[in-house]
Amino acid sequence: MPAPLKVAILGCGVVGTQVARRLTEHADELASRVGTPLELVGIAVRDVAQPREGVTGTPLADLLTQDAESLVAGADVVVELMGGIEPARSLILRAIEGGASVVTANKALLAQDGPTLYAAADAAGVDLYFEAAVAGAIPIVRPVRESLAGDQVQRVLGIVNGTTNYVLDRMATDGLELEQAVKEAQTLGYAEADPTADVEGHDAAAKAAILASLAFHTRVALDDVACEGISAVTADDVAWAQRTGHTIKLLAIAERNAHDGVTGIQVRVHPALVPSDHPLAGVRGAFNAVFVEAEAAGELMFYGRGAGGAPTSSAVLGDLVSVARHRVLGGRGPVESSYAALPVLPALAARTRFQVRLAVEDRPGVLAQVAAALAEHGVSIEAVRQVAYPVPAGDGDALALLLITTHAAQESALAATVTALTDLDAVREVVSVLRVEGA
Ligand SMILES: NC(=O)C1=CN([C@@H]2O[C@H](COP(=O)(O)OP(=O)(O)OC[C@H]3O[C@@H](n4cnc5c(N)ncnc54)[C@H](OP(=O)(O)O)[C@@H]3O)[C@@H](O)[C@H]2O)C=CC1
Ligand SMILES: N[C@@H](CC=O)C(=O)O
Repeated sequence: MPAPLKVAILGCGVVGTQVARRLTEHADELASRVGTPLELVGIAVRDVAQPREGVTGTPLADLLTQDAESLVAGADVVVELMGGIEPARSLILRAIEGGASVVTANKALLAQDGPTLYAAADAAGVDLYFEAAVAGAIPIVRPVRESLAGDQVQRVLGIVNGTTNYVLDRMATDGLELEQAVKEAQTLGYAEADPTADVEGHDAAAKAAILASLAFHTRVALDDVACEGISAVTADDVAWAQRTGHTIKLLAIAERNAHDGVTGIQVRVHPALVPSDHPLAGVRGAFNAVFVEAEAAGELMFYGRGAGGAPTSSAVLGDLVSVARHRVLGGRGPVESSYAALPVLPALAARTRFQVRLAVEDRPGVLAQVAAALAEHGVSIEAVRQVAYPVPAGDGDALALLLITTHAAQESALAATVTALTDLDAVREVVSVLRVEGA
């Protein structure tokens, strides 16, 4: 049997603890799958004295170190689970330059500086695996990166952030306020170190950039992703979604499109109304689901736990076994060294259906004015519903709520329409504008 492989883990938080625990508990099985033992040589943390559930008082505590650099220097495989950009980036590069294979769950780093890391791994002839960086336990990176490498992906659409899905679900089913639901998600280990990354859509945008780069063989950076989180989603929006047969979900969408005669890709993250009978509406709690549409394969759906220490450790350990096998048997995983030159199209060119809620004066002619404002910008109405609206105190005018669903319209046209509607005297308030997907 070949010599044991020295494994260094950087980070002993929600995910790192689970990986370290499973690596030691299942050492014999993993050794037989790899063809040699995986020897955990150290776990880097900021503070070795901090009490850690599942670590303190166990043999794992003896492996904790604050000297990440020395740990990386002696390792065959480095598993980066500290998160953030630095020192994760420098430590990964040092590991690669020293000939170690790397497994990481760090989507923020990959979305910001993936090509530098891919190029370094390619030059050093080592593996860089990152299944856990997108959608937790769900195998999605490998299918897109390898299984679909011979197909033409047209669209990737899904829920890729467990925290926001948990929060929206708790708001819809239990009437929780956003802040309270975010706190629960933090306690459950779903949220990022700074949960703003989840709530504002940045975590989903990073995952969308990674998936789009792999699916379309095109360099998509974080800044290429049009991103809107859920911080503006109100309890009222959630209740109205339910009344109209929808569920609000934070979606990540990457699609091949044509705009002004140019074929390229569009990548966006935003909350959207999904019909309640659509499979995505049934994705509850911190679960994720991703649909991939490819020319030959047709529609594929991937579903599972998208966040949390144990589910994520499954993806990390799967990668660890793969890169370890390569070190034992020879060979390497896929490299991301060459990209097609598909342009990333402007987000404002994307076409979506919208649901607009307007508080308007309840008198003849108002609907015609509203319809004219939409028509002026080329936005066509699919359906309108009018319901009574509570009259604000001290205001004698009767108000109505117009619920307008549009046919697919360009984002830029809708933005111009909203400005025009705001300027109409009869419109008291544009209460909300939400995209509609999956109908
Ligand atoms: N939580 C989840 O559900 C998922 C997380 N991920 C990703 O996995 C990674 C880890 O996430 P998670 O486990 O939740 O994060 P945590 O915040 O729970 O843990 C981070 C760990 O990294 C250590 N660390 C941070 N900075 C340093 C540093 N400069 N030097 C040494 N150690 C450091 C921390 O040390 P100390 O304990 O001493 O503070 C801590 O042990 C992130 O990239 C995250 O995006 C991916 C999928 C799901
Ligand atoms: N914070 C992330 C963790 C997994 O990637 C999420 O909630 O999805």
